[in-house]
Amino acid sequence: KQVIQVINPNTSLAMTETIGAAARAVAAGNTEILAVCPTQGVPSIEGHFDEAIAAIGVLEQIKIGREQGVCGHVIACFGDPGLLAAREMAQGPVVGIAEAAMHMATLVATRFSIVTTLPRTLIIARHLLQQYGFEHHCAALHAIDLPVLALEDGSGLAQEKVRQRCIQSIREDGCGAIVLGCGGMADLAQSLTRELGVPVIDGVTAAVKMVESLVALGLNTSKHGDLDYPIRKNLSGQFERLN
Ligand SMILES: NC(=O)NC1=NC(=O)NC1=O
Repeated sequence: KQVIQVINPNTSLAMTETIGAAARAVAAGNTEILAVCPTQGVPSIEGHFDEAIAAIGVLEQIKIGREQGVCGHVIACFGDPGLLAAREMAQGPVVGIAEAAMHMATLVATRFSIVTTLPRTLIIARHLLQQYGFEHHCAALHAIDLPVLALEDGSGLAQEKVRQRCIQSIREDGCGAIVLGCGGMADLAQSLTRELGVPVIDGVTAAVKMVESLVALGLNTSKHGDLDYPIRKNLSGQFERLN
């Protein structure tokens, strides 16, 4: 069996469960999913400050996963926090859920819209579109204006807001697909795709399949150049465990 480590960068166990279940639902027979989250950090990631904090937890989990011999890693937050730093630390492939969902969307539609949580996180998605080269593929970005953890409150309100936003987006944006902009939405993609008749793509499941593909092709993170292992230094204080 090969093990893929799926990291929820926030510290919410409920969301880690949601993410792990979605990953397991699509994992290949020979793939085991190890769903983890940082032991300390931020309960939800809703801005630049949260992302900076979460990135340290991501790096700690990458180190642990590597020591446990996982074949690859998924960063299961739509900001892909710590992605390039994680790639320096990792031997296996590291795929963020935003880049995974965006790549998949471009393979099934010429333009996609993004539906995410709080309006203030829209700029993070915009930055990623630029960084990954998908600006011209994105028709529109929308936020349901609910906090990330509203997806885990059991009321179903956030899920219904996502559904309504997807319907409106398909009607108005001229997009052929929708990208769900939060790890906590991972369990909505398949039912929304069926109901709306349009590809609604979740990054957790997309990233799991992309890591499986990279591993099957023998493609580990390149250690030639800027993603080589970090320069060895004496990390101090709370960062000692990253040595
Ligand atoms: N745009 C987002 O909702 N990003 C996220 N914050 C989290 O805590 N998990 C996400 O996927």
